[in-house]
Amino acid sequence: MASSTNIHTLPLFSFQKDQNLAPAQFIWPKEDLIQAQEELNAPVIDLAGFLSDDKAAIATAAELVRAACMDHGFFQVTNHGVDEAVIQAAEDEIDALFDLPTDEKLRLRRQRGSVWGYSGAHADRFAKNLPWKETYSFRFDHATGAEKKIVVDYFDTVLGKEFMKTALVYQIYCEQMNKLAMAIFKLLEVSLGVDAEQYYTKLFEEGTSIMRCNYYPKCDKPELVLGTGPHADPTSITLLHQDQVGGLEVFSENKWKFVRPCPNALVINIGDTFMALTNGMYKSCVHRAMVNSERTRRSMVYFVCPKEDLVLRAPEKVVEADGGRRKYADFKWADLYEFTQNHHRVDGATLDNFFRWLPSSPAN
Ligand SMILES: C=C1C[C@]23C[C@H]1CC[C@H]2[C@]1(C)CCC[C@@](C)(C(=O)O)[C@H]1[C@@H]3C(=O)O
Ligand SMILES: O=C(O)CCC(=O)C(=O)O
Ligand SMILES: [Fe+2]
Repeated sequence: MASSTNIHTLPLFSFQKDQNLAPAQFIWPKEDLIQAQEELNAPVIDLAGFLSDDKAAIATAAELVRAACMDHGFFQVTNHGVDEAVIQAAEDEIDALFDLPTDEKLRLRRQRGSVWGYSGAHADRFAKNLPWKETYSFRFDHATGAEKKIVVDYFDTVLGKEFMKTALVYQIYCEQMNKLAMAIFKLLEVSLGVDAEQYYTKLFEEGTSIMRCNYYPKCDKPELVLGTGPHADPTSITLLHQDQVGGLEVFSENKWKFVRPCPNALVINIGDTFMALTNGMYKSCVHRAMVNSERTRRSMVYFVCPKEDLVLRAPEKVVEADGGRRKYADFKWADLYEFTQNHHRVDGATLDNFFRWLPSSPAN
């Protein structure tokens, strides 16, 4: 029990004092704190051949992706086309956001019902099992984000001109993430045999992605807290850059397994929306982020979302290949997003709960 632990050694977050958060709110149940003992087999796929349209390389990459997605939904990519200098510059800019004074962070905090802006441990949303992290999220519209310089415009409007360098770095980062995301959809289409009709590309080319910077301060009692609790991403695919500290873990084969940081690799994982779009063939796996007592950990997560008002359903060809029984009702991303922000704390059972809630939602 928290009371028996000397939790007052938990260092206070910069904002914690201002929001008089008791450290006990950060203590997670024992069953969520079981340590990982082995590494996840997340294949590292070299995309060079795929991106240069080499037929043999495309087939090899598609096979590796298919096997990983049918198993635990995680794989890593190298030679992915995102400049390493851009990734490093974006990682270096994270602290510009989290070194802001508390009153400025709270001016930028997310509003109820949306992900956009700053959040400190989600202390405004949840009463317990608070994540040991601060986050900052902003949007990137796939079709217009580049020409409209949407990230530069956002930072200029919300944070001010002194953030122009940060804005330019994340504008370029999001543009390159967007390009990679569309390439990943093509690879997924090949792996599922629906590349001719560009089935998935058409759902996402006018979508919006959530760009999120995660800042995980070090913690004196890392064995008691979680940087991000166990969850499956409700979105479609996630493109993650983690720094070299380590902490990402996936629940696979009934145990926690760590994803070793791999320099020059980005981690890609399947989310709930894409799992439903494959009739459950590709897995959206529960994962979490651990913290440590030595170093702050930083990650950048690009959550890809479809055009919010499109009706989402697995392609007939995939349902047939999966035995012919359609396992998910049709839905729209707008409704699943609304569910995660106003009706359900994202965890390992979001999608099941969503389909139980959907018929009652005013949208239906
Ligand atoms: C639609 C979303 C909800 C979350 C942000 C995006 C995609 C990932 C989700 C999240 C990060 C999963 C872990 C729990 C969560 C509450 C968080 O730690 O931020 C989730 C986000 C959210 O609900 O705001
Ligand atoms: O920071 C990480 O490594 C993972 C974070 C995550 O899973 C998320 O933000 O959805
Ligand atoms: Fe996640």
